[in-house]
Amino acid sequence: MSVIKAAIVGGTGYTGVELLRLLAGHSGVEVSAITSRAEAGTAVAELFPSLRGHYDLKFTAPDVDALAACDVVFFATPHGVAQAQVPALIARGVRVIDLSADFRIQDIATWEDWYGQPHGCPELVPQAVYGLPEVNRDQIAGAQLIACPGCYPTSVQLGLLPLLETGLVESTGIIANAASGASGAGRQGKTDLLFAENNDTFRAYAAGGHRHLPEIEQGLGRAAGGPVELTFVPHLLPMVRGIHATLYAKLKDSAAAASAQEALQQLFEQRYAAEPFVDVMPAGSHPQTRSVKGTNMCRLSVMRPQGRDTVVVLSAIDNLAKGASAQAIQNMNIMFGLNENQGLESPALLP
Ligand SMILES: NC(=O)C1=CN([C@@H]2O[C@H](COP(=O)(O)OP(=O)(O)OC[C@H]3O[C@@H](n4cnc5c(N)ncnc54)[C@H](OP(=O)(O)O)[C@@H]3O)[C@@H](O)[C@H]2O)C=CC1
Ligand SMILES: CC(=O)N[C@@H](CCC(=O)OP(=O)(O)O)C(=O)O
Repeated sequence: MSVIKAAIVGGTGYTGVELLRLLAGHSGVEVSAITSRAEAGTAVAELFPSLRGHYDLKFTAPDVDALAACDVVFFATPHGVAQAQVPALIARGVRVIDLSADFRIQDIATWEDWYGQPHGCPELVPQAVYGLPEVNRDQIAGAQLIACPGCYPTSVQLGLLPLLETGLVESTGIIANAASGASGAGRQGKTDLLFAENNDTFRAYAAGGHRHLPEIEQGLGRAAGGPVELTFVPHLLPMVRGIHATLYAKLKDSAAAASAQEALQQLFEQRYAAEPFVDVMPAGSHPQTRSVKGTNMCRLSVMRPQGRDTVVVLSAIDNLAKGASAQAIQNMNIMFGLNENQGLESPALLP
């Protein structure tokens, strides 16, 4: 296939610059338009010296004709933006990969409730495919509009899918404690993300309700074949990248005898045996965020402490990579019939 022409709307944010970094190493794609209203006219390499020598592009204001000249448009914008701009692109046959939450939740009233605004484009929601390749690979291949999963939802769903798909655990009382680096909040100036506010401290936030809850429950409910009830508490870590989720689910009485540690390990290994970007680590492992930094990998570990009836799953991803931009590229590779791993094979940055 000839080189894919890609555009990025929202190129000055963290997921936008992560798309640029990863696509610089992808021989099948040429980024031909990158937008920013605030930085229109500025060279990409001037704003991001890390990209000097890789891009000879300037930021431009979003323009539907320029975007429609591309094969695929990534939206790396706050929620509400893609809803307004995607319909014109879909009508012109362009493929769209939205990293925001605009098309993730199928129930419009639920979306409006959690996002606190009317949905700008409910008519396209039914055709949007939720871009979690480990669940929806076949639908992604034929999709015109991809709703990339959120960062926390990626880490939580990948950790719990094997347990819910097989009906081993109760579908209520599941707990997800997850902690994210500050890049998860984007590149906008916010007081609580100042170095002096966020360094050398640790705290939960949105414990009373975070907008990723309905997205996670939607995905887990599909896996379980019925409603799933989860308690989700996010935390903010004084680091830049990475999400670590600790997940707790209670074995059903009927499943407890058949779910020894070895059987759980085998279940996870079999579920993800063919998945290039999910690594089930050896029993007893404790995955670290640094082992996935900059990569599309999710590393998982499953255990049954003291042989009791609570299964604990540990899940580590990079919020900007498997949690956003690298997963978006994985989706693009699938949509365009490329090798799914293309541009995503570098190991993590360490230390
Ligand atoms: N950060 C993360 O770890 C993750 C983020 N996401 C989601 O990805 C999206 C982008 O996140 P992130 O990169 O962190 O965000 P940032 O806040 O860092 O960047 C937002 C980008 O969008 C552009 N933008 C803002 N408003 C508009 C608008 N009305 N029209 C066009 N462009 C606009 C901004 O440029 P300008 O204003 O100059 O046009 C900027 O380039 C969000 O929806 C976020 O929730 C998903 C998973 C993980
Ligand atoms: C640390 C931090 O603030 N994280 C963000 C993650 C949100 C995100 O990026 O996800 P969406 O794409 O669903 O908006 C938050 O909790 O709001």
